Amino acid sequence: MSETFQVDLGGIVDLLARHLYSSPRVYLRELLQNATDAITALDETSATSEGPSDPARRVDEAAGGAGVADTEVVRGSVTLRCGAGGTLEVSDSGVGLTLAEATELLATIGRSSKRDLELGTGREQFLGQFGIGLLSAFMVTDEIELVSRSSRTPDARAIRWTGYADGRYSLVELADDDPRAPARAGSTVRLAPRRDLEHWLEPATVEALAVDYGSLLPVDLRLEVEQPDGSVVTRSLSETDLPWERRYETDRARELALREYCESALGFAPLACIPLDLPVAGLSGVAYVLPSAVSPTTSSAHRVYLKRMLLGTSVDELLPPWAFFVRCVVNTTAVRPTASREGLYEDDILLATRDALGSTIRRWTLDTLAMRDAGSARLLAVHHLAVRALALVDDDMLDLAVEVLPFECTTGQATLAEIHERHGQIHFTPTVEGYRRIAPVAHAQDLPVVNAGYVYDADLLERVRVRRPSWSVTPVSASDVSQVLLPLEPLRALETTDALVSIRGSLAAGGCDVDLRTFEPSQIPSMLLDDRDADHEQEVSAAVSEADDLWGGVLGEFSQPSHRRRLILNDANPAVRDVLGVSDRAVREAGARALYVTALLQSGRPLPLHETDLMNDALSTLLRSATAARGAADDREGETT
Ligand SMILES: Nc1ncnc2c1ncn2[C@@H]1O[C@H](COP(=O)(O)OP(=O)(O)OP(=O)(O)O)[C@@H](O)[C@H]1O
Repeated sequence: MSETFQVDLGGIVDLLARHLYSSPRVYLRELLQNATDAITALDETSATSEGPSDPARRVDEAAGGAGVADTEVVRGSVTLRCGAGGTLEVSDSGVGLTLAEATELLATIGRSSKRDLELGTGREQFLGQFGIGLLSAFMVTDEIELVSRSSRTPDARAIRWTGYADGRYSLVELADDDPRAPARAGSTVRLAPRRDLEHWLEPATVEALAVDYGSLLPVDLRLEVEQPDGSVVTRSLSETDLPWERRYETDRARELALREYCESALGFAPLACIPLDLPVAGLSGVAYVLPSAVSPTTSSAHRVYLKRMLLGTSVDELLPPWAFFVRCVVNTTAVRPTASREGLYEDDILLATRDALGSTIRRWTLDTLAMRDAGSARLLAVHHLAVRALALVDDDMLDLAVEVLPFECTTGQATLAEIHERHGQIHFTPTVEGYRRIAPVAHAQDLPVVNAGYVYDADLLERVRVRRPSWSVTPVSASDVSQVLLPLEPLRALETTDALVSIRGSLAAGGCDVDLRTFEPSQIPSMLLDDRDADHEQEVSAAVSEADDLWGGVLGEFSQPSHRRRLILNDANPAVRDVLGVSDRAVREAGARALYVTALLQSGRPLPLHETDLMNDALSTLLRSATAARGAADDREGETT
């Protein structure tokens, strides 16, 4: 036998009203949305006899692009009235509700008049669909009152529904002479503020929220504020058209207006404006290029209007991930919001919209970069990371990036195309540390090596290698550069043999082999050849020696040293020659340890405990030897005087 779930209404109301939305501010959005939908429903009713109509268009036509003025064309109005006692009334001239409709719609959480479950229709015209939005008012009040008179059934009596935050409600018909019954068709929602939340219903807050969420709605939106003396101040909050859909005298005037809008709505002066127009997706707007670089991981906060109502100012997921260098303002009729209306529902429509927007921004970026003018240089200087990100997923952008993207190279900054043309091949290091290690030597030898250690670069070079099979694009490590390290003259090799053996002995225990070569530039005393495995093993052995018995045993399993670091000492360097020439073995080995630690530091590796000890030992030995030498010299001086 199956049973029906029991529902804790108070809990459900609390969950939906207080935990679905990120801020109480959305209560006004939901009320504006219900009022607009009620006007749309009225419009739909009359359209059945008159033919289809677009409420947004009707308002624009009615306003004539010159502000919302009184007009003979019938259209809906929504009035927000802030009462002197801190209350708020939201009245609409919409379709209204009969007792039967209110019983069905307002008494059942999740029931909505705006979707036909069987036919799957309704969503296109209306903003709401989930049947929970009204509950958001419980974020600012404990009691919602709705009085309504139906326009579809003019003979029906007005109704009064009151909902309470604990899940109760009452619903009554109002007598025609009841002063609370609305005179005309439509609905009024009344809220009294919850204690300590009065500010959400104050005139200044209501005005700011209404302008933000509703100024572009296709209704005549007004704010009425009751003054202490009983008079009422009225203000129109409606704007007639979307800034990017206005007609402008010239392209320049349009550009300036769109920039100005960006500064006021998004708070920055854009580098450029990219028009967005996807009639099939019912989307129009502007993508603004950010004036400074941002990290690819920054979440993209777009300002999204759904059927001219502001959904949110931080809507993510509208664009492909590589388009992190723009912020959009769009109005759309097609994409679906999530139930909280703070994000977009990830469905086929959103996927198609994202693809289409991505290709508009991609086309603009390709065209702008191809111009090779001041604008493209600016775009590249600020947003080269985005260009790199796009080149990873787009062949056309990859081809362009090869021509225009500058890379750090040991022979100077250049594009990949320039490097290939000059040298016939492209060598690169996949890490910044690797580059730092070999750059001085490669530079002195005039070997072109590209630093591909920054975000996306190694993958980008890999893509270039695959896309241009005739090009030689190869990763290099310090050991590849060792070809330029020359062996010593036989006589010098003989001379240094003993010193080298003792130095090798002193560094062998630390997992480092030592070689003596000569290379340019002579200012570089030594080089540590890159061997990732050796580095890893070095870290493990350090951990083993520092760990307690249990962990030392476990880690020790992984450290069977077979890979070793190679320290190449440069015989052309005066300090190295000094160390090799010292007759005192302890001092020589201390000098070698100091050279090793310096090479480690130069290669950007962290200095583990073992190496720090080496450095300290070396310093003490050198200091002791210097003091002893000084003492001996003083003694000799004393004997002669
Ligand atoms: N001002 C109004 N005029 C007429 N009917 C209304 C009004 N406000 C609410 N309703 C009715 O109450 C129902 C429930 O409203 P509610 O805001 O909870 O959900 P919704 O708007 O349908 O969907 P969503 O949760 O997506 O906002 C609506 O579908 C509508 O039929």
